[in-house]
Amino acid sequence: MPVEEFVAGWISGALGLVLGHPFDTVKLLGFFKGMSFPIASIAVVNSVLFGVYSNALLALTATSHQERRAQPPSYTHVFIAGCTGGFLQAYCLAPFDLIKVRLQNQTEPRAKLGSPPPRYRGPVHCAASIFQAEGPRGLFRGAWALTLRDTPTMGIYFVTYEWLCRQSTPDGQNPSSATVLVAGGFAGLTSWVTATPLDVIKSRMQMAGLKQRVYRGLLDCMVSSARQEGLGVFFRGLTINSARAFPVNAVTFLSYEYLLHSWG
Ligand SMILES: C[N+](C)(C)CCCC[C@H](N)C(=O)O
Repeated sequence: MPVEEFVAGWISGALGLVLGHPFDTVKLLGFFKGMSFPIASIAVVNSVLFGVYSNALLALTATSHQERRAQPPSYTHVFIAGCTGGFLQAYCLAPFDLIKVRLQNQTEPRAKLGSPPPRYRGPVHCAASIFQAEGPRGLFRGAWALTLRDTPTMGIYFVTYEWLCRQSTPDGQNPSSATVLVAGGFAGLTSWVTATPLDVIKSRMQMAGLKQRVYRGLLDCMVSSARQEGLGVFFRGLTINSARAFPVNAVTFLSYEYLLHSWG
């Protein structure tokens, strides 16, 4: 099984993540909180995404990364491989994402005299507290919503990227850096725009039981959020998600392509 894609996915994801972190946190008011933790987790998550995507394409089309410029896979195959990568990465991402959301939501001002200490002292303490209180399943709170968010939208992510690259590149050639940047940026944008409604639901389910009410399930969370706050609730964070998505994914794809290219 080719492993370069896993390694390139890891490094490129980390680069994109550093760039996107301030955007990611501003929507939760806790600027720069929890930076070291996502850096560590992106190693697993982005390498699973890109590694599985590429190996799924290999299984579907019998072409390696190097051969795919000369023999481009169909968009159906790209979509299926993207969904497969999205599905598996969502499960790896679930515990990390839960911890990130819980930590970022701790926005109480620090060390005010007499104020109670924050509930979680850091990522490890957060994971341990959830594990102790709810067992291993507790770490996967919201995982189902995360899987629904990421499976189709990762398909859309890779289809958008491939389509834009092919539009502006002569047949059989590698796309230019400018093309990769723009295609990667738009891939992130379309993927995040379509993912936003389930992103809202996912975060609410991950916070359930702490600040917000407990939901009976995903559907209950959707219906009660819409009833109480109107349909606009599904577009919360759309602007910030889009502003973050473009630069993060432009850098992610550029470094991914660059690394794979330089390893031959
Ligand atoms: C599928 N979904 C839209 C959630 C993510 C798509 C892009 C993933 C990228 N690592 C990022 O953080 O932007």
